[in-house]
Order: sequence, then C-alpha cells, then structure tokens
Amino acid sequence: MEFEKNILCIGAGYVGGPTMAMIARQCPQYKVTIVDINPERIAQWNSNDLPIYEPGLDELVKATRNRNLFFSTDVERGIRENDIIFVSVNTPTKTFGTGAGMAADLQYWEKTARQILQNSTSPKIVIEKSTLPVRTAQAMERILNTSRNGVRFDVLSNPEFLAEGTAVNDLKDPDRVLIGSRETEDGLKARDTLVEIFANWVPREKIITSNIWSSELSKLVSNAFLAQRVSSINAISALCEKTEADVTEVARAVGADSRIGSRFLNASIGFGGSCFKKDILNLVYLCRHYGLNDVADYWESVIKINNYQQERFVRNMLAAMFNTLAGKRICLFGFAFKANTGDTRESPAIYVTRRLLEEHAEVVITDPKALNNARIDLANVQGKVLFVDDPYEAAMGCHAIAVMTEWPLYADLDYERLYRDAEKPAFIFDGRNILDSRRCFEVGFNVFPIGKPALTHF
Ligand SMILES: NC(=O)C1=CN([C@@H]2O[C@H](COP(=O)(O)OP(=O)(O)OC[C@H]3O[C@@H](n4cnc5c(N)ncnc54)[C@H](O)[C@@H]3O)[C@@H](O)[C@H]2O)C=CC1
Ligand SMILES: O=C(O)[C@H]1O[C@H](OP(=O)(O)OP(=O)(O)OC[C@H]2O[C@@H](n3ccc(=O)[nH]c3=O)[C@H](O)[C@@H]2O)[C@H](O)[C@@H](O)[C@@H]1O
Repeated sequence: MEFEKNILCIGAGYVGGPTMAMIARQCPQYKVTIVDINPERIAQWNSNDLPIYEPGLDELVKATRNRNLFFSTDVERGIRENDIIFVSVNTPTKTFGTGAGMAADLQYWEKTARQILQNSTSPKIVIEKSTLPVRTAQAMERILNTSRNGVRFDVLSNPEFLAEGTAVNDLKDPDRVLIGSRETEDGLKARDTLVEIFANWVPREKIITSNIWSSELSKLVSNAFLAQRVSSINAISALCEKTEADVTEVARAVGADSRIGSRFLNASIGFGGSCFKKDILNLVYLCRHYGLNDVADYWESVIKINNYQQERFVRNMLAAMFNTLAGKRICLFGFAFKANTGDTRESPAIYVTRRLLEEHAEVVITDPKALNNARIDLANVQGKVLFVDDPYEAAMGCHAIAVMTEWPLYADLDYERLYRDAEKPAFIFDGRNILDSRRCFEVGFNVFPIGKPALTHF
C-alpha cells in the first residue's frame, strides 16, 4: 500500500511510543515507524506487554501496530526511508564534566543528528521532540549542514506537553501543539508540513506556531511554571502545619480566582518525574550561562523547596514516631512518581526510602504498577526493603503507613482492617492528602496529612 507520508521517530520511550501511536491512529494515510537502539524495548513494543504502562495505550497500539505503525531497531534504514523524522531520545541531566548536575546531556541527541546526516540521501525535515536547551536547533543545523552531498535539512521544534498517566487523552485532545521554525521560506514550508499532520485531528486554533527559539524555550518554561505551582503550594503547606490552616482549603480559596486557576495546587511530598527537575536545572544553567544569576536563583528555589518538602516529610515522621525509626517497619503505599503510571524516575518515594533506611527503618513497598521499577531503583541500597503486591499484606505488622502515590485504590482500602493488623500506636503519613483522615483517626490511627492539622490520640 502506498502511504501519503512516511514518518519516522527515533526513540521509543514514554514520548516517542504514545505520540507516534496517536499520529498513526489519527492518520491512517501515513506510515509511522519508531526506531530505537534498545532491542529489548522494541521487542516489548512489538509484544502484548508494552514497555510502559499508560491508560488507553494498549488499545491504541493494538489498533495501529503492523497496520501503519511499526517498531524496529533498524535506525539507519528508518532514516533512509523516511523524510519526516521526529527525534525523541532522552536528554537527561549531565552527570559528568562541565555542567554536571545541571546542564542537559546532549550526547544521545548529537549521535542521532550525526546518524541522520550519514544516512540521508534525500531532503529531510528533522523535528526536535525531545526537550532541549534553547538554541539546540542551531547546533543541530550546524551538524546537519556539514554535509557535502547537498542534502537539505530543515529543523523544527515541536516539544511535547503530554503528562504521564493521561498521555493518550493529552495527545488526542491537547491544550495546544507548538511548532517552532526558522522564518525563512524553507523553514515555513517545513512548518506547514508538520501543521498539516496535526491538523488531521487537532483544531487549527490550537496549533501554535512561533520562531524556533521561542518554541524550545516555551517547553522549559511550561515545566518550570507547573513545578513552581507545586513548590508554591508545598511551601504554604509548611506554614499551614504551623498555623492550623488547612492547605486544601487555602488552595481552593486561592484557586477560585480565575486569574490563578485551581489546577496543580495539590500539596504533596513533592514533585517527581523525569522532567521537572531536569528541565528546571537546564533553565537555571542557561540563565547562569547568560550571566542572569538572579533569574537562575529564582528558578532554582523551585527545586530547593521540592527537596525541602521531601526532607520535611521524613523529619515529620521521625518527630511523630518518638524521634526514632530504628527497627520500625514502614509501609509505603505507592512508589510511582504519580498515579496511573509505573514510572518511578525521580519519584519522591526513592528519596523517602533512602532516608528511612538511613534511620535504620525497614521499608515495605507496595504499588500496583511500579514494583519492577522500584526494585531496579533500590537495587543498591543498604538495609531491609521488601516489595509486596497486596497492600494489606504489605502493611501487616507495620508501625506506619506512608502514602507516596495518589493511586485511588489506597483511599478505598479497609482502614479498620489495616489498623487491626498494625503495630500500635499506629501512624499514617498521607503524603498526597487522599485519605479520609477523620475516618482513619476514628479507627485508631494517628494521622499526619500534608499541610493540615494532625489528628492524634495522644
Ligand atoms: N516522559 C515524559 O512524560 C515527557 C518527556 N519529554 C521529553 O522527551 C524526551 C524523551 O523522553 P522519554 O520518552 O521519557 O525518554 P525515554 O528514556 O523513555 O526514551 C528515550 C528512548 O530513546 C532511545 N535512544 C537514545 N539514543 C538513541 C539513538 N541514538 N538512536 C535511537 N534511539 C535512541 C533510548 O533507548 C530510549 O528508549 C526527553 O527529552 C524528555 O525530556 C517531554 C514531554 C513528556
Ligand atoms: O515534560 C514532561 O515530562 C511533562 O512533565 C509534566 O508531566 P508529568 O511529569 O508526567 O506529570 P505531572 O502531572 O505534571 O506531575 C508531575 C509531578 O508533580 C506532582 N504534582 C502535580 C500536581 C499537583 O498539584 N501536585 C503535585 O505534587 C505529581 O504528583 C508528580 O510527581 C507536565 O505536566 C507535562 O506537561 C510535561 O510534558
């Protein structure tokens, strides 16, 4: 069958997989191929056990795979056979050399650029899907345009705004699609090709076009603003705990102002996920690079508050449990960085587990989707950690339960039963404010939510 367009995506991760599956679903007239250097990942995408858990993704992939969606490890062939290439490789924080711990590590990105250059014999549109420092497109263009064979490359920026756990809906009905291009005739032509792809299902007014640097920067700024909201409400949660104000009530009152808005104001143990911290660090690094130290300090404080909130959670546990956790068994309800995903990257639960082990507590972890990743994250820790599927079994004989992830199932458990099976006095630390505190208190627990008065029996 002859397809209208042939689209390639390099990088079959949390972004590449779902994003391309959505394009394939919405545009049966296009052929979409996803390639990755990781053969195991590609095998999983081609199996009934996808490498990531995302509600609605199984159905999406089943409906398109081997029809107009293909997964392969043959990166070079993919480049040769496609003229529209999304690049969605990982761009983690650099762990070595200059900028270690701050700047984006662009090695995977650059390898891809060189591979595209080496394998191209016809003009290509190369689309930055990964989140990148502003002005990366320039570096990309410089690498690609070293070619002596006269192949033309147009680089576009099309950052992804999906959130894990809601990726399928976010892709189907996005708030906006952002496409940045050079404002040259060729740049605008390439931009229009990409607009045409999204216009198959996204209303035109939601497809925003801009210059390429604005597009790159907007992605970092979007994540920085979102994370800033979480840090803002978390900072206020600390003040609530000192003053008997209730952070949920404060968030509701503040968020009712339409200029502020009510979403993303849930106080928590802090934000996790692979991107917020990395993207803010990247922004901070860029600001310092341009000598904007005050601006850098401002954004860095979002991360400082996030670290503070995680540490505060552990210190509150310690203080409530008579200043010692040694030999105590603590059950963590949830390990994923948020509900509806098995992803544990930068999950606050990792930090909390490490700190509890430092205090010589034993940690029992339960999570409906993230136990495999949790095992990998904690493979090298010193101390006793158990992984248990069933939450009742996990909590049996524990001195405390700490809610790490807002999986709805934890709100629906039988807390009378959990109390019966707990060591007494029994504690709950609700790091997500999802439990009915009063009910838990009434069955016997001492309850410590975030940013609300504790309910204790002593
Ligand atoms: N995870 C998320 O929810 C979001 C992530 N992003 C951004 O999207 C980018 C990708 O993120 P994820 O999908 O989460 O990462 P990921 O780590 O899940 O996937 C990246 C994939 O790229 C592959 N890869 C690396 N180098 C390669 C190469 N040279 N050739 C072929 N494949 C290669 C890796 O094997 C991996 O499977 C990052 O820049 C991230 O900041 C943006 C929005 C949302
Ligand atoms: O670039 C990315 O990777 C993505 O990062 C976030 O998506 P994600 O990290 O998947 O999930 P979020 O829903 O944003 O949650 C991030 C963290 O903040 C926490 N959070 C969120 C909201 C809130 O009110 N309180 C709160 O603690 C969550 O529990 C989670 O740990 C953004 O929401 C996406 O738009 C973006 O594309």
